[in-house]
Amino acid sequence: MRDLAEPLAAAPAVALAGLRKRFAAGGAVALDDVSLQVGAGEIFGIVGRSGAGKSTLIRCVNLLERPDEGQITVLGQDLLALDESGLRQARRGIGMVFQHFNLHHRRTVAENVAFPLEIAGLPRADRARRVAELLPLVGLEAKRDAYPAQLSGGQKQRVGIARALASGPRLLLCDEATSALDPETTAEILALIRDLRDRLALTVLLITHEMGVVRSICDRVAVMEAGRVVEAGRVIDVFTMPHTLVTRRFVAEAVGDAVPRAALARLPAPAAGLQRRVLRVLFRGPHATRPIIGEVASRHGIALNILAGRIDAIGGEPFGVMVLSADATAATLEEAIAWMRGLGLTVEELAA
Ligand SMILES: Nc1ncnc2c1ncn2[C@@H]1O[C@H](COP(=O)(O)OP(=O)(O)OP(=O)(O)O)[C@@H](O)[C@H]1O
Repeated sequence: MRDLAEPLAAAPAVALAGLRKRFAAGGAVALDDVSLQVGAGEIFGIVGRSGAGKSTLIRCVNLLERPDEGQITVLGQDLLALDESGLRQARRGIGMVFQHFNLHHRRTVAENVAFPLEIAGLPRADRARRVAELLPLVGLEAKRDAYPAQLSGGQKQRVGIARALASGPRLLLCDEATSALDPETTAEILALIRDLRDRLALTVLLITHEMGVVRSICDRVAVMEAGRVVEAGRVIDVFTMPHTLVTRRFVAEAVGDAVPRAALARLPAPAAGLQRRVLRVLFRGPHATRPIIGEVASRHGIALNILAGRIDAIGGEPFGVMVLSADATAATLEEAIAWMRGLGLTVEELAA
């Protein structure tokens, strides 16, 4: 598997080793030997379908869930070795943001944000001072006395984020933090999380079932299936060279896997004896600007048409998706596909 052993740029903020968890004897295995490391300052995504084990995994990172086996080191501390008071202390270094915000409906924004500080026994004046620092960070100064019912979903999540930051954590866990939000609000909340990571030097570990979330803010990603990490690496690598079927499906969802039927219908039929295939090509870096299409056409004598294309960037690196129709003999098509794969491009055939 790709790079779980790749050295981190920074000391790990989270190191998980050999985590196993089964909820009931004979029941499904929620975590099956999961090991991963999250570098300090990284935004690390865990993506997987429902039931893959993401929630169980993230809940192990603050011991809301205890694994049956394995080691959990967070910010240098072995969490499983701590007693109750040590764990309470360690948890102050770990904030958590939830999908459904989990706000107290009878408390104002300021009271919700202050809640963990109240539990921790901080005096009222100190709580007020801290809330006054936190609300501007999430852009909610004007809403300090509002109740959750008076807020939009995005504003509620801002309250959830401010509350998660109340104790000054260095690690932020986000459990499907944008899954209840519309796309525009999702983009705003993701931008806020990235901004907070930069300004507060946070490490962020998030779980999501949307590869779009991973693409927009994560530095690295791990893909989970049936309790295991099946693939992990830098987001650009995982997007452009997905190794497993489950990852390919996630990438396809994020980049779009629909065949552009209208564009296809406008093409004349392939010449006699030739096949037509629809290919999706993912490319990056130097390839993004290299005239691959022209090269494939001239080297292999294939009639190529671009049906759709988009160039984007992931972590500042150009990343593109192209959907091509290719007319040639079966043997020529295989050769051309092999040649493009040899260049490091990901080429997949879509059902025409
Ligand atoms: N408290 C629990 N009791 C029994 N089984 C559980 C419990 N929590 C999770 N599971 C099981 O563990 C497996 C992993 O679930 P988990 O919630 O971690 O997955 P997930 O990837 O987060 O899915 P989702 O996105 O639906 O929350 C599933 O088979 C689930 O049914």
